[in-house]
Amino acid sequence: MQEIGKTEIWLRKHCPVYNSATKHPFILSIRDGTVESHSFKTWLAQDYLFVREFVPFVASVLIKACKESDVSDDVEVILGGIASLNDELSWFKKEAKKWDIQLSEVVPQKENKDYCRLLGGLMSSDVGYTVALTAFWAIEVVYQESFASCVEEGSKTPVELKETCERWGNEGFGQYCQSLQKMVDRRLLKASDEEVKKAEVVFLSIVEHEVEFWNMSSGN
Ligand SMILES: Cc1ncc(CN)c(N)n1
Repeated sequence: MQEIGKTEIWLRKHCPVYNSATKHPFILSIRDGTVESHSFKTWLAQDYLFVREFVPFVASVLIKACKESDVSDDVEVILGGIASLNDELSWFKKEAKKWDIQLSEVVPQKENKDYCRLLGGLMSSDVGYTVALTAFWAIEVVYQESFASCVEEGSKTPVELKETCERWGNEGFGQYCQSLQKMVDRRLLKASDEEVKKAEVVFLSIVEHEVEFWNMSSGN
């Protein structure tokens, strides 16, 4: 029988806070079709700014993988992630036009700035590959699980938001998150107790910042 990984243990242990991110009222309102257009527009505009800051963070994870990982697949998976972020930024610009949002005029809100500050700290060379990779996986998996729930059977997501939800809720993105999770688990198996603890703290912190990000979007 296959042993369960550390990440699965954390997901079970921190289930209440993880669920508060992936089943946040903002996501539930998309899923049941009651989302307010101003909330969606706030999220879209703020997330564009976030993703711009996310790119250098992922690049820093790639550099750490090149230096520290003994598995060449890791580099390929992360590089694939960076390539799709290029497409993602173009998508945000196209979507902003559709919703009449002037991206050049968007100012980051406090929750967004706080989250980006956390990313900035994780880019430091003092932060090891295992911890940075854990953060990367956590950031991606919260979006994957949240948006997947908006495209599953029974959801009443408005048709004009379907494409957004598919972007992170599609099967390919789900497989990509699973690859990241396996990479994290493999690293954690070889990590010191101190490193494992640090990675768990970072995992929790990411999930909490995701909750704040949704709160900001829905105006809570
Ligand atoms: C806040 C946030 N978290 C995660 C993702 C997915 N890359 C995102 N676009 N924005």
